[in-house]
Amino acid sequence: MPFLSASTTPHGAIIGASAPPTPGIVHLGLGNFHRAHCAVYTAKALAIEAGEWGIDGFANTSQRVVMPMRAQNYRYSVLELSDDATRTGIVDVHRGAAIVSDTPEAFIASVADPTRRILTLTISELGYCRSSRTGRLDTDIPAVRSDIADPENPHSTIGLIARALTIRSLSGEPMTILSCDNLQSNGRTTRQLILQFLDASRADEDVVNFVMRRVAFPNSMVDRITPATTATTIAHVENSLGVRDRCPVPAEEFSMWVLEDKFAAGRPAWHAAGAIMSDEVEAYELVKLRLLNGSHSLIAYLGALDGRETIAQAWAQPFIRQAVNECIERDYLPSITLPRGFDPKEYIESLSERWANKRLEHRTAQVGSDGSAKLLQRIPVAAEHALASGRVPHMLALTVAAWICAIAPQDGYDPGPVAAEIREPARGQLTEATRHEHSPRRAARAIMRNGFMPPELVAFAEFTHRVEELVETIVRHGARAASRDAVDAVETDPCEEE
Ligand SMILES: NC(=O)c1ccc[n+]([C@@H]2O[C@H](COP(=O)([O-])OP(=O)(O)OC[C@H]3O[C@@H](n4cnc5c(N)ncnc54)[C@H](O)[C@@H]3O)[C@@H](O)[C@H]2O)c1
Ligand SMILES: O=P(O)(O)OC[C@@H](O)[C@@H](O)[C@H](O)[C@H](O)CO
Repeated sequence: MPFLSASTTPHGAIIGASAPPTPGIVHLGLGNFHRAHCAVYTAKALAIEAGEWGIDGFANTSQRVVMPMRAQNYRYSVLELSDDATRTGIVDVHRGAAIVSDTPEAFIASVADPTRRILTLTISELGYCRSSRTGRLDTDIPAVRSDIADPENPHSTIGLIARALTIRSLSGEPMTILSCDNLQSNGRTTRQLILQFLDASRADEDVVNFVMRRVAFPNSMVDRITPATTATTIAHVENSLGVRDRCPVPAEEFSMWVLEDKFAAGRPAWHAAGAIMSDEVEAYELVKLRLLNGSHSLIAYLGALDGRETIAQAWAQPFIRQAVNECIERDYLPSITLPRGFDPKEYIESLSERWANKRLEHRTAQVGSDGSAKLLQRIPVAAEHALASGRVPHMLALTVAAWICAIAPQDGYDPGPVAAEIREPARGQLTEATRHEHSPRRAARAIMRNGFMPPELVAFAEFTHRVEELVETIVRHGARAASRDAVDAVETDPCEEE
């Protein structure tokens, strides 16, 4: 079987159009999501309107995608998996692939190059170096601290971008930084973090003015379930295209992108490729971050504690469906102002179908990873909204309790092999915070009070108390019992009966 390359690409398999040699876009975070989402929209846009919109791709530290992409002239396939069909197409829009930790100067030079006009980011919630306590740049992170002291030799993502913008400010060429991560107000947040870094590192006033006036940070809501690549993905591509792709991407059929049309130096015709340009992006973000991502976390942690390896297997459990439906109905929906003309019923029905997609094999351990950073985007504001109106958000408390039990189990409780697979950089800190606590309740309280949740939420004692109770129920009687307890409490909530 030949490997995928420029000469072995099967006829007619390219999605949209191939990009020209000049990359007008730099991308940081060359993982699966970018390759199934922004890159596909770019390829389709280029087929409708030509432009200098190739992508110069950078991974943070890993060779996993960079090396195979180089070997394949930056081509790769996207395998679209729905319950009744499989479609495979090849994306050919990247014009470079490198690893930032190997050559930070190449990333800095690329962003500073005046011919680059957009920097797109999929660096995960952790990449933004944002404190869960303050919501500001986290100066306790060693890389951030050392970058502030020595901004010319950066290592953190924000430090690297700030350095590149400092050099770019000499030419004064405008550019757009477009966050495509699951972060509330992702554009505005990125701008604030970069400005906070420039302030902390005593950057020149000209640089600050350049970033404030000539760099645009549109918000964007991104949506396409894109799991990790497996041996099955590679085998599917071989069967359908007759070539061996070293780095294919599996994804669902559904894809959505809502952006603010505030670009400082042009953009590809993404609107013609299906992206929605809107002045209500933050409302779309809220819908997506809470109804989809917040529920996804609940499915992942309950599923993992129940021994379910994939989201589809977890979603097949009636107790999980019931918990998630209550969570959406009682805790998330009341906290959201919906975009104009948005039909929540239709959206919720489509979520159910998407989570039921067995062929995606989206792992609960993947969705549950980095919960210490992700839950902050999904839980506190919605929970505070309920608490401020006198109601305990039982299902949000259940989400936090299930996360605690999966990541920092107490009192001899074994959360099982699926939970053990969940990657959580704060695992050590969580365990340390609970080391001297000898009951599940006290351990849960220690976690709530040790900076893992914002102080505004912890100030609501009834929320912490509810998390403690549900942690104890999980430890003593299991995730199903805790879920039943939370659902029963919602159903007998006096506020709900008024
Ligand atoms: N996978 C999805 O279904 C999906 C959907 C919507 C949005 N997203 C967003 O995309 C992000 C990446 O998802 P993925 O599926 O591509 O994951 P992935 O594991 O395939 O890739 C993660 C990427 O993040 C980068 N990264 C991680 N930590 C970083 C850091 N500290 N600094 C800079 N870069 C860093 C890595 O280089 C890698 O390219 C998610 O965290 C989320 O915000 C993903
Ligand atoms: O990508 P994360 O890590 O922020 O969250 C995990 C999933 O909820 C997420 O990837 C969804 O699949 C995605 O956001 C759907 O668009």
